[in-house]
Parts: sequence; structure tokens; C-alpha cells
Amino acid sequence: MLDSVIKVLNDVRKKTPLIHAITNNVVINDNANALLSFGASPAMVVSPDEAYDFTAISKALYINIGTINDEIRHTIINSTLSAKEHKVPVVVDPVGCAAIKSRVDFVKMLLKIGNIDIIKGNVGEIKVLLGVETKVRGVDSLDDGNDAPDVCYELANSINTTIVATGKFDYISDSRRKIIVKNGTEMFTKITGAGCTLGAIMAATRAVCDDSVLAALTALLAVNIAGELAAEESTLPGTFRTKFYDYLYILNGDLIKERAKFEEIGGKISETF
Ligand SMILES: Nc1ncnc2c1ncn2[C@@H]1O[C@H](COP(=O)(O)OP(=O)(O)O)[C@@H](O)[C@H]1O
Ligand SMILES: Cc1ncsc1CCOP(=O)(O)O
Ligand SMILES: [Mg+2]
Repeated sequence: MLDSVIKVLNDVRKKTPLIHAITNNVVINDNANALLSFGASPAMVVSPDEAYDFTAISKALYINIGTINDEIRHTIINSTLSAKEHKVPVVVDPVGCAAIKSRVDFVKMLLKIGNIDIIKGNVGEIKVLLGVETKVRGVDSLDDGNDAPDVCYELANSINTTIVATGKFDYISDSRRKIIVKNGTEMFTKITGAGCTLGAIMAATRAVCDDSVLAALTALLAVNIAGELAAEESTLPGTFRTKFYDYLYILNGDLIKERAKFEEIGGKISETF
């Protein structure tokens, strides 16, 4: 199964997929650099009248609602419709939806008008999408995530989309599988945009891999292992962030094999892929 993960990692470098990233103003440059370091080709095209055609020529669409406004909502709708029409995979990061109710309605509308392959958020954001009580502070989750595996599985089944919930541990679920990923570093909580960057990387892996669970697992292992390596060299946020990009660039199959910590909950991972 790790061989499948390593193949996805290498395929991103080999194919350099064009990723249409409609992301927030806080992390737009971070996301572009992370995608480049990881081997993809980012394009942050945000004009409503360019969105439909640009998504059509992209290999995946990344939608991050962190700083949406009327114009960006327009852009996102046009790109979501184009992605459905042109069978372009879509990853959505519902940033802040646990604190801002209208964002839940917007994500639900995207699910209605488009084909969303993966929704990736922190535990608080994912629980609110399922309508479950949680604790957040703005865009950050304060939820302990103990019930996250079942929440992800239930949401995945109810909207027929692969769900990823992040935090100290990360959870992936589609209608069949539940996976827990135990890699990562607390240093990610000291920088802004860790989750947003993970979403961008997940769009790159999904661009080269039709299995959303495998694409999500590859992105989680890549980002979290790069973070672990960076944290071993820097305990200060600024240096950690720079080292993180370096390790996204350096990352290889041996480092993944050496450090990957994940398991399938209630099943045998080897049967999964
Ligand atoms: N306490 C932690 N320990 C280890 N990894 C963490 C921790 N908190 C977050 N991460 C990692 O940081 C990344 C972003 O997760 P999270 O902080 O939940 O997202 P967001 O930034 O959207 O709130 C994920 O890859 C996650 O595994
Ligand atoms: C601080 C902030 N405000 C709006 S979007 C954003 C970045 C959130 O990034 P992440 O979800 O990765 O923590
Ligand atoms: Mg986030």
C-alpha cells in the first residue's frame, strides 16, 4: 500500500499537474510555493470571467473559502460548474465554516451544483458540516477529535464525498474506508495556513490519482512528514515554515517508508489499495 502512495508522490513530480487554486488572501503565496515545491504547477486565477475556462484546462481545482467575498463566490461557482462539465477533480477546504454559518450554506450549494471529490477541513469544520456540536475559535478547531472517525464516515456517506478531518491526528473516510494518520508536528499550529497548504497539496495528488482516499493519504503523509523533518531542525515558526517548503521539495519514497504512521480503522489497509 505504501508503494501506491509513493507512486502518487512521484507522479506529481513527473506530470507537474496544473492546479487551479482559488484560495484565501492569507495563504495565496504560501499555497503557490508549496505546490511548486511539491512538483505541481499552481495558477491562482480568481477573476469570475476567467474561472470557467481556466478550470477547464486544469488537472484539479482547489477551492478554499478562507476569505471569500461576492466576487470570489462568483468565481468559485463558475469553476465548480466547469469542473463538473470537464470532469476536473475538486478539493474543497471549508475554512471558517464552523464560525460563519453562511459558509456552511455555501459549501452545501457547491455540493448541489458540482461534483466535489474531497472535502478537507479541521475537525471543527467537518463536524459543523455534519451538524454536530463542536468547539472552534475562528478558523481554528478546539475539538479533541475523539469522535472524528465516525463523524467523517457519516458525512462521507451522507454526501457521497471523501472527507478528511485534521488535527493532532488526521482522519480520512469515504463510504467504505476509515483511515487514521498519526504523522505531523505541533509546529503546524504555530504558523497560519498549514491546513490550507495541505488542501492545495491534496488537489495536486488528486490530479494524478483517481482514488480520492489514496490521494488524501498521500497528501497527508507528504505534508506531515515534511513538517516532522522541518520541526527536527527548527523550533521557531519562521524557520520551520521555510524548512517545511524545503522538505516538501526534498521528500522521497524512502522518507515516506521510514516514517509513515497510519492504519485503517476496522479493516485491513492492505486490502484497500
Ligand atoms: N497538534 C498537532 N500535532 C501534529 N500535527 C498537527 C497538529 N495540529 C495540526 N497538525 C497538522 O497540521 C496540518 C493542519 O491541520 P489543522 O491545524 O487541523 O488545520 P487548519 O490549519 O485548517 O486548522 C495537518 O496536516 C495536521 O496533521
Ligand atoms: C487566518 C485566516 N483567516 C482567514 S483564512 C486564514 C488562514 C487559515 O488557514 P488554515 O485553515 O490553514 O489555518
Ligand atoms: Mg483550515
